[in-house]
Amino acid sequence: MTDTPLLSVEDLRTTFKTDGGLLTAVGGIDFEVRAGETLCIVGESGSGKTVASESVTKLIPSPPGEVTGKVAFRDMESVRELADAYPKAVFDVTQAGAGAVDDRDRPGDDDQFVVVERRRNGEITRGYVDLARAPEKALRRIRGGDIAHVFQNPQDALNHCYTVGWQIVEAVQMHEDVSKAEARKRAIELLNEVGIANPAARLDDYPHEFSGGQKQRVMIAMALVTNPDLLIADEPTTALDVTVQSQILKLLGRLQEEYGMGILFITHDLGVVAEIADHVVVMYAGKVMERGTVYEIFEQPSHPYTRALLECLPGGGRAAAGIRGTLPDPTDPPDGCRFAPRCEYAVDDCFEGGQPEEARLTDDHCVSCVYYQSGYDESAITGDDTTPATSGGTADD
Ligand SMILES: Nc1ncnc2c1ncn2[C@@H]1O[C@H](COP(=O)(O)OP(=O)(O)OP(=O)(O)O)[C@@H](O)[C@H]1O
Ligand code: NI
Repeated sequence: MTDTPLLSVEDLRTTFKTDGGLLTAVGGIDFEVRAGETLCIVGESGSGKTVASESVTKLIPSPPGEVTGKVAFRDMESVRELADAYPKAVFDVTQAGAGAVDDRDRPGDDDQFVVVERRRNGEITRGYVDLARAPEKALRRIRGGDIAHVFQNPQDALNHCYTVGWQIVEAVQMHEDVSKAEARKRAIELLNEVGIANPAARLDDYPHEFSGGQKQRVMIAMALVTNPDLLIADEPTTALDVTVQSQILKLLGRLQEEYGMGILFITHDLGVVAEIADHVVVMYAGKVMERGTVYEIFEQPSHPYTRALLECLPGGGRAAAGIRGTLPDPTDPPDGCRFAPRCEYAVDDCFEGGQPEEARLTDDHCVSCVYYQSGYDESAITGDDTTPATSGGTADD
């Protein structure tokens, strides 16, 4: 099973206790990130993208937040390291005779968050860390190591009182047991790698002496310090002008090729999605509306919400007007499809019975919309008379 994703998230649900009641920011979603590939989560402001991405490593303040579900991170270095550090938290499927490690159900006790398969000699061959169950201390190791985050606003993440060099050197020394001089050398290499000109001289500059794009490059350099397997980037280019944005996206693409990392990329901008995504999850009001490869999402958009988002792109016909209406109140979401109240195709069935089960259009392409279930005709939405191949008829499952 070389095809196992680096990260697979199942039924991720994140709620917040608020004065207005229980707010469901992420309402039970699934997604996967493969090594060396980029998954984009796209959707309007407030749809839960940031909360979803921060729930992966539980960067959610708790209380008032609560994260549930399964977040399987399959980086073997992390699995081995945490199995060593937390022997009591290891669930060994081989010993328990519980079958293969990829079984969907969650074996073990609640506090067993490292699931492994071993050879007879004890060597761990496969496994995962369930980040949703891992204690904060273990999560801190993961966050500072094999999973790195890059945020929208480098101002918030960089300390303006220290030089950029000091901050990178500090990060290097936290991760590796090296001398100051070696850490400085590594900092220069990293700045060079992310395209900062004359890096040796820039090391002694303070963050305010860097432009917005350069600051984001510095943040990416800091994320690379630990040589992460997964990079989580939340709108890292939104604050930048288009040319700089495009340079940063290219940089991420190049670094991904070089380091083979998986990238979880959050954006509200389909233009950005087109530039960097391999796979796309379209999210709305805490639920997944549609998922597919970047080609499928752009060439065969199937959910009315995806189609509306695409029409909002420049030249898409809806650019100025946007999608009518606003997101539902996350403390009191609609009963059926989350998008139904704003959907021009909505029928009675769309307003009851929860978010529709995902119908599978191809191996990768799934859509959560009543029109793709049996008894409905999706050509009302896609405008094609030729019914697209609904392989395996999973809409009826
Ligand atoms: N700490 C918190 N406490 C209460 N509610 C929160 C908290 N953090 C986020 N939310 C709520 O969760 C919902 C999803 O927010 P989130 O920031 O994930 O949206 P988003 O898709 O990232 O939007 P944007 O594109 O504007 O960044 C919103 O209704 C938001 O108000
Ligand atoms: Ni956000």
